Amino acid sequence: MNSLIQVNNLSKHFGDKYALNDVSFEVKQGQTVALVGPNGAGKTTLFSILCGYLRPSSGSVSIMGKPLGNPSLFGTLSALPQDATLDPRFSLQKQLSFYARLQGLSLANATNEASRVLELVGLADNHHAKISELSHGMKKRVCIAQALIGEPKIVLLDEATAGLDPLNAREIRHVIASLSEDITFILSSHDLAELEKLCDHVLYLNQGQLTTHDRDTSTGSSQYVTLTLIDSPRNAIEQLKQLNGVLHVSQSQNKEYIIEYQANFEQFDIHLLKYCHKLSWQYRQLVNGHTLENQLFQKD
Ligand SMILES: Nc1ncnc2c1ncn2[C@@H]1O[C@H](COP(=O)(O)OP(=O)(O)OP(=O)(O)O)[C@@H](O)[C@H]1O
Repeated sequence: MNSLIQVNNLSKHFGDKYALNDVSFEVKQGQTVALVGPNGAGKTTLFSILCGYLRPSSGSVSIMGKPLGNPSLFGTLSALPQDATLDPRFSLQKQLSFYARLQGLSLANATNEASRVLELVGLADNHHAKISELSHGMKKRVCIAQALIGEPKIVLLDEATAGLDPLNAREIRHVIASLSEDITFILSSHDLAELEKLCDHVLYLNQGQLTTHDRDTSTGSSQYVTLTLIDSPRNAIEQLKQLNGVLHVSQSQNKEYIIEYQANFEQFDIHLLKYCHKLSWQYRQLVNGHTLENQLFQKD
């Protein structure tokens, strides 16, 4: 996989406060990356540096092998800030063609580009609607459409589904997933379940410092599944340990179990679900590997 973003020893301080402290990571083409961290961790600062809104105090960032600010990177990376707003007086088409023209497109090309990105986010039928007539979820989709203008290679989305109802959030996830073969997304969100569905690589920032995780948690001889049950059966851990192929079981939360099993065990998930059925246990969820929440917060 080609390297798209290379960040080396990046720091940013405001006075004596370090928002980012010696952060290094790489993003490869085709990855969908989650940027996670508590409030004040430095996520917006990192996005702002990647976009060129802020200059780093020290360290380096290169995008597709070029340093930040290199003219050849124009149009390569786009970002949807958390608090992005649209002009309520404009139609979708007019607003988006305006942004496309700001990227240097001719009037005709800008009009076509606005139609293209509206189609991508499922709003082609609404192109004459005014922004003020849209629901919150539709506005969010227009903002994502805006970030797609000019076919950027990398798109940073800050809290793309915050405040949306589950159906609208699902539609936005669908849009992101459907585009992620061609575009490398970096998604910042507090919704770990959402990132779990979309991302294969996690950047976890805490007080300006970074740890990275790959979502593939196999360790060679063993693999993991996380089983969430509807009830809490008595002696669940002991019973799970008796299942053929199981190496270790721990309880991560009430009703949630992390099961380590032999990597060469074929279709272990089906084997496990049959076992649950035999014991009359109802399951809520089965996730291959650790859940993202456990990867980030489980000290085990
Ligand atoms: N312009 C600024 N001047 C001074 N301090 C700042 C500035 N911007 C950010 N900070 C500080 O840097 C730290 C990181 O802030 P940042 O906004 O990057 O965090 P965040 O992870 O995006 O938080 P949230 O999840 O709440 O949006 C915070 O302590 C913040 O107060």
